[in-house]
Amino acid sequence: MKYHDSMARSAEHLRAALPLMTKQRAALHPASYAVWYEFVSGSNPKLNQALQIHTAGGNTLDEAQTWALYREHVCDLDPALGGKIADGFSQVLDSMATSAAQAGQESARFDNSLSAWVEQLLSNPPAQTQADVLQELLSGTREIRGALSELQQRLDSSQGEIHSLREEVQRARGEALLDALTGLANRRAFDQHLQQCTSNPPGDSALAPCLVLGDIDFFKQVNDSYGHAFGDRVLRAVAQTLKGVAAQADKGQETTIAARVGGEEFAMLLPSGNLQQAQAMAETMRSCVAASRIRRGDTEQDIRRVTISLGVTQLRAGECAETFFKRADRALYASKHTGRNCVTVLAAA
Ligand SMILES: Nc1nc2c(ncn2[C@@H]2O[C@H](COP(=O)(O)OP(=O)(O)OP(=O)(O)O)[C@@H](O)[C@H]2O)c(=O)[nH]1
Repeated sequence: MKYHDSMARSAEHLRAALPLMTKQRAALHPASYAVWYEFVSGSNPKLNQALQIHTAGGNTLDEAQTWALYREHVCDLDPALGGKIADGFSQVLDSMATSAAQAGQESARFDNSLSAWVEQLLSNPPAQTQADVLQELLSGTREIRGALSELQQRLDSSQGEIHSLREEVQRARGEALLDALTGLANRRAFDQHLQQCTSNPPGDSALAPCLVLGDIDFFKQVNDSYGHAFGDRVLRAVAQTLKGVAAQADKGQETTIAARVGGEEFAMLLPSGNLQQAQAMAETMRSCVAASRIRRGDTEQDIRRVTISLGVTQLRAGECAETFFKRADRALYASKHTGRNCVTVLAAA
């Protein structure tokens, strides 16, 4: 996110953000400031929507949620660029370390030559003065050698640091594409996969990508009746079911992308499948969710049932990601209108 606000406007946003942060008992660190600054500035509608959901009913935003919002909606870390920078650093250090090692070898060679030279001169007394000078040169060279070996050690430890930095960037790259609540791919990751598979579909249109969209039925009632925290538990349970169904259909190949694409909306993207297979997955998903029982407390009476409506479609030849997604959404809403807890298929042709 780039900030183009004037000083006066930024100060105004900050004045508006601070009382909210205090009320929320928000941690005082730059990521937290950025989240709340963008919230009050109204410049990031997706962030505002997500933040309002998290804080609905007087809930406060915890540290993990703040970081998740920051990563998903504020931070502009381009994962490819982050990786490139880390790799670049590492290459530079590798080459510097090699150069330093070479310089160390050179200096050792030079040191050896000088030693031999001094020995020769010392065996010849009239050359005593020259030998003194050479002795000095020798000790100077040894100092250089010491300094170089220190440099080498420092470079070695920097290489270790760069290595952990690279791992950190890789971890951040992974997290930036995950939904913090459910651990599924998030909307950003899903959009990337959708773009990828629609821009490069297989030649055989019968094997074109298929999309299943699902939306939990009457989820607002779940939140309203049992609270947001229980709603979150339901979302996690549905996500687990989705993961299981995708893994089973894939036979462990992990080709199906299971994602949370909105508040209570989920997706399964089959990069290359067929419509019958996608429909069967949607049906399994529907029946597994309907059969599941989510406990509110420790007792058997405290159980809540949820259902999910689903829409399925397949990519048409030459179609863009947006139109493909919209058709799956239409199929999903057809399921909502026909009574929910069902699957609607909108074929490509
Ligand atoms: N607990 C929780 N609730 C969320 C989250 N994201 C969105 N919601 C809630 O999901 C609910 C969605 O409600 P609606 O869009 O009205 O849909 P619905 O009640 O499921 O009704 P239908 O979709 O028509 O069956 C809203 O109450 C949101 O606050 C979240 O991360 N956690």
